[in-house]
Amino acid sequence: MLNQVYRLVSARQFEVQTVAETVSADQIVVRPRFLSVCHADQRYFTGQRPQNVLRQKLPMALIHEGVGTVVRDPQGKFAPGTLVVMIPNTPVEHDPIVPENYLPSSKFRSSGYNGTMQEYVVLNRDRVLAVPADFDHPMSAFIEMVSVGVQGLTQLQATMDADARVIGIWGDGNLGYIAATLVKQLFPDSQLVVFGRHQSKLDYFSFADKTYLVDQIPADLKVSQALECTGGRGSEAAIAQIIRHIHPLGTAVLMGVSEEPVAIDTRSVLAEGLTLRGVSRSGRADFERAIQILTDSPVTRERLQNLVGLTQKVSTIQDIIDFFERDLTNYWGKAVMEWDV
Ligand SMILES: NC(=O)C1=CN([C@@H]2O[C@H](COP(=O)(O)OP(=O)(O)OC[C@H]3O[C@@H](n4cnc5c(N)ncnc54)[C@H](OP(=O)(O)O)[C@@H]3O)[C@@H](O)[C@H]2O)C=CC1
Ligand SMILES: O=C(CO)[C@H](O)[C@H](O)COP(=O)(O)O
Ligand SMILES: [Zn+2]
Repeated sequence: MLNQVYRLVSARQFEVQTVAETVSADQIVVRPRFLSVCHADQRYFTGQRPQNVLRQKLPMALIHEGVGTVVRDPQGKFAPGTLVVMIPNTPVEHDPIVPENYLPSSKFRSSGYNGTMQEYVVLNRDRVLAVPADFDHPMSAFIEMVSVGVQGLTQLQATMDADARVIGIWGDGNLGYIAATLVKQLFPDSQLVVFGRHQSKLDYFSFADKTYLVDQIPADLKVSQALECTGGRGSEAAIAQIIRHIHPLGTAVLMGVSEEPVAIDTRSVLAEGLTLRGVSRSGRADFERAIQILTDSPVTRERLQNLVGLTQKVSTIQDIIDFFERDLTNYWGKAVMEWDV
């Protein structure tokens, strides 16, 4: 089968590569339909990763969040036209202790391995899951990010002590919003408090019990457990505030990606017996749990539909470039491409 792969070759430059693909009985061919942009993709598009990383990873097709329709299943288990979510993490081994998304040997789409900006994506059979018919399609495009939120809260549940009175989220963007919707589902008896830098973004978190601008947090406010969803340069200040406002023995789940190392006040981490838990990416089990949560909770689906910030049909390389540029200036929500190349 001949396939067209849309690869980023250098900052803001894409090329089309025609490749011959073979499809084994254990694989499925998917035509991408709705693709959503992650911060990680923007760091490659704008050339923000270090030069040695760019040299090593490019050229590469971007995008690891998306849904598409099945074109061919050699085993006939998925009917042609079935909408499926594509799981970007592709493990090559099983470990009895380390989950697939923490195995250094795993391949991750749009991070050194071609993402879904292709005419067809050939995936291993266990890397696709059917999307229920009543799910909104642009919202379904970022189920991957929901699965990362699920992974974060699963790790929090596995690590935290018995105190679930107040869950604090630092970050008023996409990941913070997704984590907040999930906290409402998975910790229904907890108070949800969100900390952000923009009142106009915090206004979207109307379902939270309380929101604070980060320069207006009462000195005596305490959270039981915390999730850091900021990333970039904001991580350092967010982690410092978490350490200041979390109860002794609390767990902070760190999810924001920073290009530069950030300083952490380890003296306070030690003194208060805190746990800092890193969380990255997700695996099939997180996708299954995410789809189950969304299936069971129409209100969570509605809240996540409010996170669709920008949608546009793309048909040409110029459309793709324009779309990535629009996303950079988009204030609220996820940017979702209707993939029509
Ligand atoms: N661990 C993982 O697997 C994943 C990690 N990520 C990472 O998560 C991070 C966030 O992504 P996303 O939500 O899409 O990004 P957004 O830019 O949408 O959200 C981040 C928000 O946090 C705000 N912020 C910055 N500093 C602070 C602070 N100290 N306290 C509170 N809020 C702050 C930002 O404001 P401002 O814009 O003014 O700085 C912005 O509104 C990125 O680094 C991304 O790469 C994303 C997906 C998966
Ligand atoms: O977004 C993510 C998962 O959804 C991860 O943060 C992303 O995969 C990190 O990749 P990279 O190391 O290439 O920046
Ligand atoms: Zn991502």
